[in-house]
Amino acid sequence: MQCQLRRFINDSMTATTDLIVFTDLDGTLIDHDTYDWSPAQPALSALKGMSAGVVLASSKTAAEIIPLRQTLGLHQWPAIVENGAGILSPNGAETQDASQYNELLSILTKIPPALRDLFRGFGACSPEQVIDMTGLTAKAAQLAKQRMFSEPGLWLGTDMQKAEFLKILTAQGVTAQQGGRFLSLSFGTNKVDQMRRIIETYRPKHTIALGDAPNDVKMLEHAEFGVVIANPHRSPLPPLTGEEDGHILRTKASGPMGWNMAIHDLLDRLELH
Ligand SMILES: O=C(O)[C@@H](COP(=O)(O)O)O[C@H]1O[C@H](CO)[C@@H](O)[C@H](O)[C@H]1O
Repeated sequence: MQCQLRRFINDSMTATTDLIVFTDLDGTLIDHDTYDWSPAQPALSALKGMSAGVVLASSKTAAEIIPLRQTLGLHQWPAIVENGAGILSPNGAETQDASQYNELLSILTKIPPALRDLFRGFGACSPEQVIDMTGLTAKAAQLAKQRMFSEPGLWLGTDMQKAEFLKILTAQGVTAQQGGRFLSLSFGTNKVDQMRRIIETYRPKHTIALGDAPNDVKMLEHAEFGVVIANPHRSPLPPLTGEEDGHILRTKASGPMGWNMAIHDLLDRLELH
């Protein structure tokens, strides 16, 4: 991890930018159901034209984000993986160490089966089951299973049973975060931890963050402008800190369409067009 961080800092020494956009993926830059991002292309091109940074920040794995970052032409920027547990350096495709993931799975095996069986995690699922739960292609599901730090899964029990499950996990240093679809277990990391580190390194004049789910909230609150992207598949996020002072915006359109409109709106406001 140390070596990875040093490499990230060295690689980013040369890049300077007035604006960095931190963006969640599923339900935000990428459509919740179809995983299509093309409606956001005009705004992505506008950001590229002004050399703004775009940092992908997701609960997705490094294996998933590396090809996506390349396809989007964003490989010159770092990316935040597995809810902030890992970071990909600019242009990097680091092999990350899976020891934290293995430890997490081992903690899960020690939970009483009556509770443990109510959590359907990716690790215990066949590739076919992951495809069913996510709607990903077979290839994409295989990349989503290559986890190093965190375990997403569906909670199948009641809220009370979930509280009991999480209490046992908390005692072992494991925390849970809700993404657009899944409850993700990890050793306490959040996207905002890596966001702070990236801001310290690049020192942009402006920052924008976009997201749709509870695992994005801290990142949205930390940005100069946080954009809550509408997601009709889930209940809206409650009022965020700073919402009353206008630094949090909410889109009407969902996914990449909302993303596109919000970025154009903010580039106008910041007079960065
Ligand atoms: O946690 C979730 O609900 C989703 C979406 O995460 P983000 O909104 O991109 O942080 O991430 C999980 O499911 C995805 C497929 O729907 C997988 O691609 C991810 O690996 C997994 O973490």
